[in-house]
Amino acid sequence: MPLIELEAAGVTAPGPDGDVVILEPTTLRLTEQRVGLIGANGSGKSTLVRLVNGLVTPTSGRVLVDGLDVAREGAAVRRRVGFCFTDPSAQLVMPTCVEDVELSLRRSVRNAGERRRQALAVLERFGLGERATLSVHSLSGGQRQLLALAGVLATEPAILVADEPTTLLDLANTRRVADVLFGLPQQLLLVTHDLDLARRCDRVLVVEDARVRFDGPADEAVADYLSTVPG
Ligand SMILES: Nc1ncnc2c1ncn2[C@@H]1O[C@H](COP(=O)(O)OP(=O)(O)OP(=O)(O)O)[C@@H](O)[C@H]1O
Repeated sequence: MPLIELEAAGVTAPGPDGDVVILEPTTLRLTEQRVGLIGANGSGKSTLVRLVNGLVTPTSGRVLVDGLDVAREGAAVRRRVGFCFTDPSAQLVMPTCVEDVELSLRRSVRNAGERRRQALAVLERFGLGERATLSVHSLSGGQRQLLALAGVLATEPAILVADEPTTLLDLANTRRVADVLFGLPQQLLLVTHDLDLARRCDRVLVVEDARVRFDGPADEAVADYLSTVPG
């Protein structure tokens, strides 16, 4: 598995009364295949995973992916780290499904015919083969999330960061997307409010008030998180 390292990586942002701490300096070595992040809204989960592909830059410390410093070698890191957002509309920009996957492949596959062949193969793998030439807007929410995933995974990143990828989905689509995520050979960093999904991870971080309050096996992490929820 790839190695993700946070070395006292912290994030602050300017606020009206001075800097606000968004993530306390955090040190982690993530080598497990499936790492889950759970915790309350606004606790800092998205910020932590965004450090891994450079969407957020640490204001102190550093973040390394396979030894590459995210702040200094961003392009190389982003080739290794795919990112999947909660709302697939954020990353679907082309008119048709196949063109969207082709867009992801534009750098890695120069020949247009070969690019189309590979894009169609990826869509097939995600159960979207028959919709290849349809408009992205004709897809259901679940299909759109699968298409977004297909686009990210087409370039075969070593790590997939998925920030609440099932939050907008119904039960059937949650299962479909989860089956794809948990069937991947890649390392998965999964932010989720779905505790069933968290339980399927090899290691789970519980984030609270801008810091990791628990880090360990999934069942213990879920129990820890539940102990913090009133009622
Ligand atoms: N650039 C920024 N400037 C100021 N505040 C920020 C910035 N980025 C994030 N925050 C704040 O930091 C906190 C942590 O945000 P973050 O998105 O990491 O939380 P989260 O745990 O992913 O939440 P959710 O479960 O709601 O998605 C939130 O209160 C958020 O509003």
